Amino acid sequence: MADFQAKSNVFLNWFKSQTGATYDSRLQLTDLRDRGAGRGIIATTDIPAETDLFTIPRQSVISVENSDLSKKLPRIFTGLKNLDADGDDGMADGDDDEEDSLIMPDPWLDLIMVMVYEFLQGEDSAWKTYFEVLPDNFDTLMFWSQGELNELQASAVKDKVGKESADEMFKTKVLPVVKAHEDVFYAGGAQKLSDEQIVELAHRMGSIIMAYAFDLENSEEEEDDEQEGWVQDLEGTQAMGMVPMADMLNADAEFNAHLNHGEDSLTMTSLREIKAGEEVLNYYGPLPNCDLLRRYGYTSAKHARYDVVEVPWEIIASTIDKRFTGKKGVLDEEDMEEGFVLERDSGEPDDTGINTYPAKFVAFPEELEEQVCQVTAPALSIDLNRGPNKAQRKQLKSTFFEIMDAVIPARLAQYGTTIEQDEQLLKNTDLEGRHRMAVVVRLAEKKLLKEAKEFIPAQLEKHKPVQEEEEGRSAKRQKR
Ligand SMILES: C[S@@+](CC[C@H](N)C(=O)[O-])C[C@H]1O[C@@H](n2cnc3c(N)ncnc32)[C@H](O)[C@@H]1O
Repeated sequence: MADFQAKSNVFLNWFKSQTGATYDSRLQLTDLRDRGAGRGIIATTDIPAETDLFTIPRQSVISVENSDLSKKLPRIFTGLKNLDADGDDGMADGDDDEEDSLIMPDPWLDLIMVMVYEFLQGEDSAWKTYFEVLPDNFDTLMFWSQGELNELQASAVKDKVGKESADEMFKTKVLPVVKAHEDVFYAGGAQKLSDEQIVELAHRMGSIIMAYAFDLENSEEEEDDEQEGWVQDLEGTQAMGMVPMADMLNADAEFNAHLNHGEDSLTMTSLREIKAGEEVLNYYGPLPNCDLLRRYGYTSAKHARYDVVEVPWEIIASTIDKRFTGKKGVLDEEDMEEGFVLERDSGEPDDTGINTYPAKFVAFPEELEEQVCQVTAPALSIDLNRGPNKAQRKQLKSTFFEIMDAVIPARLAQYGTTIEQDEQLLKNTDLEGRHRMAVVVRLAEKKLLKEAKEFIPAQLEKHKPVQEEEEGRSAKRQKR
């Protein structure tokens, strides 16, 4: 406990000592582990809207541009393939072909390389003190055991952990670079690591980057040109950097601070008044809980509005097969989707970081309906190429909703427990950590499926086939 706060204090002093850094004295970098949130920043007194909370000079950011590694080995970086001032590419003559095979493909790998390098420099790295407050264990899915992953039941996120592909990438892209340049990577006299340790270090740095790094905009104007609204997700195409202090903020779907990218510095600004005792919160984007867990290792009730659930085509196809034994449309393997994502219409947070728009399930994906229609139309003797008439369109629509009405219970049955059982589990305060988060994610998916199912009856009524509509009308006339 004391050690944790001592590390925070040393880091804070280091941060304040950076030339050009500012830090509002009303902020407290504090221990939030009792609420499962590691370090975070709280306001000690009320802070008005549009206050500059802290400023990070661009030269304090860990990036390809700022690290000595890009001067020592410029050719290994995607954006820095041009030679340095004296035409030297940092390689011994004649080994350029070999070096070409070591060029890394994207900004994420570039930053991993820089982080591995800076970490190995130890005391000689300008960011030594910063590394002390970066985590060495994670709750992101990459670090879950198979037993823990099984608690996610039928969630599609289980197949998106990517541990093997990350492992492969580190072995083929990071390890050879470190081994080919031991003189550079261990320049400070660090003890050489085994291959296994290098891959493990790359995993650690990769996980830190996934949860802590920022895309680096060139300036605010450029940022405004390129993106509208609040999307602040790591797209993986832009240069990335580790921004000390900005990454000490936790985040939520409702937030009160935003990082502005200036020419010489980055500034965290309050979006609205932050009351004394309130946490200063950033925004990671409109992420569903499954992705929040996969990338950041936590879940949040406020992100429930962005939850998603995947429905594999397999279940839909077998439901159609049970319903129609005759002729069905055949899908082009190249064009067909293997699965569809259901989500709510959730809007965007307003300029102050608050959600005023109620999140609601309002439609199944159009592509899903199209794919179902392609298969069911021949069975209904409807020729899609000739353009179905109004009655046929209604028939296709009602068939689609009838199919979805049967698909959803089949999808729900793939999870091992019911909504009620999961809700009961969450009431038990002994259910903690990864197990609790897995229940939150699988429950979120089931709730969305339930909401989608409840949406169907009104659609079936709306798209009642013409014949039934007529019968309904004449029954009404007879009553009168
Ligand atoms: C950018 S860091 C924020 C600082 C971090 N708490 C720390 O101690 O270094 C992101 C990580 O913080 C944690 N985090 C962020 N927001 C959170 C929240 N609302 N609740 C719980 N943990 C959160 C997650 O572990 C996430 O991977």
